[in-house]
Amino acid sequence: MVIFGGMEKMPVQERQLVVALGNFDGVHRGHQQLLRQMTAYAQKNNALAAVILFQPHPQQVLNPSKCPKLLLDTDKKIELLEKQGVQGIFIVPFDIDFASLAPEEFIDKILVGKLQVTGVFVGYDYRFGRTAEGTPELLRELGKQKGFYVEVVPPVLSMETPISSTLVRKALSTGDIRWAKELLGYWPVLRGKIMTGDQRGRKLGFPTANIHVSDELLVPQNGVYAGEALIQGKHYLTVTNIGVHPTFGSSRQELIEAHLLDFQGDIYHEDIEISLFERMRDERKFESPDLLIKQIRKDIEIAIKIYDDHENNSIKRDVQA
Ligand SMILES: Cc1cc2nc3c(=O)[nH]c(=O)nc-3n(C[C@H](O)[C@H](O)[C@H](O)COP(=O)(O)O)c2cc1C
Ligand SMILES: Nc1ncnc2c1ncn2[C@@H]1O[C@H](COP(=O)(O)OP(=O)(O)OP(=O)(O)O)[C@@H](O)[C@H]1O
Repeated sequence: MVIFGGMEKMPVQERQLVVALGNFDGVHRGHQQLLRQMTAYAQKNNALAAVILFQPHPQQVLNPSKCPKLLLDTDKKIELLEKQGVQGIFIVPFDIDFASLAPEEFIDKILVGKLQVTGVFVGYDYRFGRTAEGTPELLRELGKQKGFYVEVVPPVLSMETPISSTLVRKALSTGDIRWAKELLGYWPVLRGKIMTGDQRGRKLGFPTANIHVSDELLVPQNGVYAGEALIQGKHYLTVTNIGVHPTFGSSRQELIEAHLLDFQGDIYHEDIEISLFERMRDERKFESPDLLIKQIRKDIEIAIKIYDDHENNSIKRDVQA
């Protein structure tokens, strides 16, 4: 994978360049179809298959109060794009000047002038340029004029509705992990750093890793989740509570706490990635810590069952490897 910090000319100009345009937040099944078509075309034409990402998210510049919480941080997005066969990424700083380019200017100055693209792939609903005036049809027309290939990918549907990042956000915000998985094609992930907590979990008999997730990222609906954590390259079956632990007087801020099964050790300040498999229940206020402890034991039993049902879970894979 080659990452280009901006729109500089390609270092190896003899290689043709094919690009896919969009935000690709989530790298969901719609994105994956678009990328499959793009990488197949690039391979056939011995071209570099690349994606142009705008940073920060355009809505953060144009309409900060309406900017959605993101599904993925940039590192994870790059990892998933690479898995789809993307070979290069142009990370383009997005600012007001860039946003004021007319669609024709974006094509002339950037796609043709700087990048000399030979192919451009977009989805059916892609909009670009000043006030989102540019449409796939305009791109097609200008492609013919300027001599680059354009492919517009029809919508990938789930239950007759086009899959979109917005729909994945809705699924996660309502705690519907199975729906999110169906849209994404992989189990939704929560990523962050482990911070110190009140150390109360240890006293309850269930030490928890307190996870700090960037403010930019979407956190699924409060509740108790079954999943698996990836930490220091190893997987652990995990029960995660997202909430304010009302049993101990609600905290002002929402906390994400994960109890890793079969794990002991100091993991403060480590990076953690949790794949969520199912939302098991709401967070509740218990009459006593003992009742909470009983409930967490039950949560773990249910999580083990859910985990065992995953034919190909990562712990089984690790053992076989
Ligand atoms: C699987 C799991 C389920 C939990 N469910 C609840 C709950 O329903 N209500 C609640 O008040 N706290 C719940 N907690 C949060 C515990 O109260 C919390 O982990 C404990 O207070 C430790 O906090 P600390 O890490 O800040 O020390 C849950 C924690 C885990 C790991
Ligand atoms: N379901 C889909 N089927 C085919 N192409 C899609 C689908 N969803 C998005 N695309 C295309 O993938 C590219 C990147 O999508 P982008 O991230 O801009 O949109 P999105 O997933 O619809 O997100 P949002 O919900 O934020 O609009 C765009 O060219 C877009 O048209």
